[in-house]
Amino acid sequence: MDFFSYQDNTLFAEDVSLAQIAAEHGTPTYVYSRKTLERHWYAFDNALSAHPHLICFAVKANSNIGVLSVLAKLGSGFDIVSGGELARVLAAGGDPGKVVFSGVAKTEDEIRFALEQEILCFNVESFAELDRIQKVAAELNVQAPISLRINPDVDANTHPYISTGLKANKFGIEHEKAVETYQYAKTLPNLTIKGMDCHIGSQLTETAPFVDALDRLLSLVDELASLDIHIKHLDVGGGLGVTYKDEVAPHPNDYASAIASRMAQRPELTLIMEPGRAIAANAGVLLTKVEFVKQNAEKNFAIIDAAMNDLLRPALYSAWQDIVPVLPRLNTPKVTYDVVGPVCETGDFLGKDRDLAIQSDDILAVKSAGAYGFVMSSNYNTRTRAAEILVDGEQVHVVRKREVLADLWANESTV
Ligand SMILES: Cc1ncc(COP(=O)(O)O)c(C=O)c1O
Ligand SMILES: N[C@@H](CCCC[NH3+])C(=O)O
Repeated sequence: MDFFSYQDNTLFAEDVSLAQIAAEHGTPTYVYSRKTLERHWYAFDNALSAHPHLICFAVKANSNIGVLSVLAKLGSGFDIVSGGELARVLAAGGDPGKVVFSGVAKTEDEIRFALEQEILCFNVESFAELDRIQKVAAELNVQAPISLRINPDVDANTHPYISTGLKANKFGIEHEKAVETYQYAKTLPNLTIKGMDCHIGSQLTETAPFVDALDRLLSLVDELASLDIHIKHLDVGGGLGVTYKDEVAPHPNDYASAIASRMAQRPELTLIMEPGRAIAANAGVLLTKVEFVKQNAEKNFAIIDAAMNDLLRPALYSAWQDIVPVLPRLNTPKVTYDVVGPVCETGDFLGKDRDLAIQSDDILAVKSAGAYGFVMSSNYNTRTRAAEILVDGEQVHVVRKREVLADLWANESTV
């Protein structure tokens, strides 16, 4: 069941009309569905129920505290990449004991903060980072739980900007250097080796690359065991793709089952997953108003009040996201539009060549915007960032107010 669906020719989020949300709260506004977030999280959790596991939502995909609090209440863990994300998880009521900390360059301050909060594990990406964590842990006189992020060198077949598991990418520790890095970690007195992890890329639409990466990791786990280094959890990262247009991504059930079946003979190895997009993308839309329609000799433009600063994915990756009217005009002929924002860049489009029956003041919904949407927004062109709303049945929660213009320069000064 889709919780964003038309009822009486009006697009709804759960039991609330998006036309009503636009009228009461203005645009541009992100709208999330609590039921969708929960259903997607449970799809992963249920599929792994036969195996010890932890689902760590990738906070980078959507770090709104309201969204994180929904997942925290389900018992979710979290994958973070900064001290800021850890602070958000704590503010949302998340359990730091279920937090894994990824990222290629954690600062000393971030490591200290995470150690003080007693997070589950640091996913370490280099020799130098092992030394840095050792130094901070020694200063605090604690043991730091660590896992090494192994770069398995598998091709994830995704957009080159979001492929992370190849030798050419900056991420992780080379597969060939994994054993010596673990041996080195074992010599550091304030580190406790807990796990092994990988993350091979994002928006993957096949299961095979995940399984290939897992197989490479499992053979490493066995090799390490023979050297008396015992891995307690295996973290396969995130990356499961979603349907934006016509991609056919595996259902989380099928994907998680494929991974879990490889682990069936290893009940001692806890499985961790870090899905972001698969949980959040189709749990959100971006509501926007048509300001003007404009025509030149070559094109029709629908100029909307959302722009690349609100949703960067089309400009950055040429990503395609569906754009639909909230109140479809049934008797108006469709025209082919480029759907563009008010920002002064030719790359400022949210959709190209879209067939729409629209007029000024109509409200549109850009779909699949719950992941890598608001989190990648900016104040470019001194635009205030969108409001964020979470719908829960008939309830509407404003989980982030629209920014106030004067706040944008509150920390600046004249000279
Ligand atoms: C280390 C790590 N874990 C998890 C994720 C989440 O990925 P996705 O949103 O594709 O599931 C990412 C982003 O690609 C990541 O870099
Ligand atoms: N921001 C990207 C995904 C990057 C994933 C983070 N490692 C997107 O919108 O698709």
